[in-house]
Amino acid sequence: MTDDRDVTAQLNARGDVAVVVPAAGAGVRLGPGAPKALRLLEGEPLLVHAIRRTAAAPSVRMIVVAAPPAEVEAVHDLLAPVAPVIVVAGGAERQDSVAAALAVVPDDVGIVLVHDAARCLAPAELFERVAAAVRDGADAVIPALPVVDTIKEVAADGTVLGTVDRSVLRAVQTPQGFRAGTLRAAHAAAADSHTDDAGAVEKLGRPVLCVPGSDFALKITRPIDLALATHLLKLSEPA
Ligand SMILES: Nc1ccn([C@@H]2O[C@H](COP(=O)(O)OP(=O)(O)OP(=O)(O)O)[C@@H](O)[C@H]2O)c(=O)n1
Ligand SMILES: C[C@](O)(CO)[C@H](O)COP(=O)(O)O
Repeated sequence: MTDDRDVTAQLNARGDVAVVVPAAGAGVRLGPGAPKALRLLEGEPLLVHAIRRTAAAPSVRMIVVAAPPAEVEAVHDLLAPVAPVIVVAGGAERQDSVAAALAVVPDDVGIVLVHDAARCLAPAELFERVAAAVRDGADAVIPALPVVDTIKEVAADGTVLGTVDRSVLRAVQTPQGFRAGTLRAAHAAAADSHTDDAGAVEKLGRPVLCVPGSDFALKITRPIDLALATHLLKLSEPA
């Protein structure tokens, strides 16, 4: 296996960004099969699509993937022809996987992006937009889209309690970008589970900034998302 220190030097020495890619999830909502990041979209694993786009972002100096523990070697071999990456074993929860990958990011990398393998069609330009906002001074940056449906608050028995003002709501994506020290502090302080890394930063009381998200950054969660992604892939720029 290649020495990881050589691998980090190969991607883009001028880049100032490390991207941490949690890819260790089972994909329970997708139904029975391989771990989600290894399932195929038009003949290639989701993780390959994701890493190809991540590596195409000029700011990215290094990529760390958190793989299912049993698949670390296989993921390393799978990604070797795509881009130089470090592969670590992920954990039981998404935040454990992010923490494991963050632990190997060197201290001299100032900006860290966290990107779900499941958002495998997020374009390189989205990485650049998020990284630029961190470079411009934000501590934490998230790509987000307006909510398009009417949103109701509903009781456990199905009774509608009210209609929420959707103009103040956003659907949040990845890659999410952080000053490296902010992300490390948020993870160190996180006592409860959080579904996204910005949530941990919010709990520190630090501001989080939204930038426009991308329809291509949809998260593959259910089988219908794979069908949607198959069509989006045909519309997306080759990475
Ligand atoms: N223990 C975990 C759980 C999730 N993830 C990653 O976090 C991202 C977002 O998670 P999600 O889409 O919810 O994936 P799963 O947890 O695999 O989905 P499910 O809840 O349906 O099992 C995915 O790239 C997934 O691989 C991870 O690295 N480690
Ligand atoms: C990080 C995330 O993709 C932002 O939308 C999302 O929170 C992951 O949540 P999930 O419940 O693990 O799918």
